[in-house]
Amino acid sequence: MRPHVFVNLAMSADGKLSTIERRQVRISGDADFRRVDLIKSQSDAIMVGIGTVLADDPSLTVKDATLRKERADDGRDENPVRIVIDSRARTPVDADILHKGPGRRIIVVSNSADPAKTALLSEYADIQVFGDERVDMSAFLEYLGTLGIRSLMVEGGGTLIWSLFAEGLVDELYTCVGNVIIGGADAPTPADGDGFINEADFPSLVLKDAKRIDDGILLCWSVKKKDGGE
Ligand SMILES: NC(=O)C1=CN([C@@H]2O[C@H](COP(=O)(O)OP(=O)(O)OC[C@H]3O[C@@H](n4cnc5c(N)ncnc54)[C@H](OP(=O)(O)O)[C@@H]3O)[C@@H](O)[C@H]2O)C=CC1
Ligand SMILES: Nc1nc(O)c(N)c(N[C@@H]2O[C@H](COP(=O)(O)O)[C@@H](O)[C@H]2O)n1
Repeated sequence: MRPHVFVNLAMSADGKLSTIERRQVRISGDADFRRVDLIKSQSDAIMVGIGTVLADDPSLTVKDATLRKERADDGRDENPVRIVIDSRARTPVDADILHKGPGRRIIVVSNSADPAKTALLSEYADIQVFGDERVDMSAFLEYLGTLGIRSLMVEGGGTLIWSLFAEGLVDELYTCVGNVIIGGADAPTPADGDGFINEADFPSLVLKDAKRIDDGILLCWSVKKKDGGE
């Protein structure tokens, strides 16, 4: 059984994840960063696409020492399992995610990855192969279930989030709408990729909560199953 999958993102008031240069920018405020750290610390694993690693070089560590200690006291690693979806093994060997903080890392490649690159990365992370060209997300999430991973936080970016929605693999969506305008027709958005064409294919969401956070708003959605359940 695949884990419970929830997406967390911060977007500008005009619906952008970043600038047209795909540069990391601060969209949410301190309270939201604390909330993100808390939900990260409660997750078994956290996942991003290679586009996010190349753009942001995130560490995806739990930042608050008390939260890390709570995990350790529960007999867990200080950080959730950190996962990069990276068909072609493009993760730089000096990426922060491979070096900052203790804990397990998984880089998921496809059969199209250069074996020499995966061999280099295998010094820093478990390498898993799913799919021929792109990573087969459905099969990989089933694999995570076999590892005992029950909750998976997805931190972006828009291409990976799109794929997960397109394959019906998202259970919840947390969107922090920040008080800035970024603009740019080509700037990343929460769900990029090919986009749905037919209304019947649009995933439907149920609004669970909406509350002010910093100078923005946090929207908590669950995703309706195609059979009508949540
Ligand atoms: N504001 C926020 O909350 C956040 C903002 N961001 C921003 O988002 C941007 C990065 O997003 P984006 O460029 O879309 O990159 P993503 O992080 O979504 O990574 C996408 C890449 O993952 C690889 N991939 C492999 N298999 C799959 C699959 N099955 N489905 C989808 N992708 C797959 C592909 O590259 P390949 O084929 O080479 O493997 C693809 O191009 C940056 O600007 C970053 O700053 C990111 C996270 C959060
Ligand atoms: N919640 C949130 N608010 C913003 O304003 C953001 N720009 C992001 N970006 C995400 O945070 C990641 C940074 O991770 P580390 O601090 O390096 O662990 C970054 O990659 C985006 O995923 N998030």
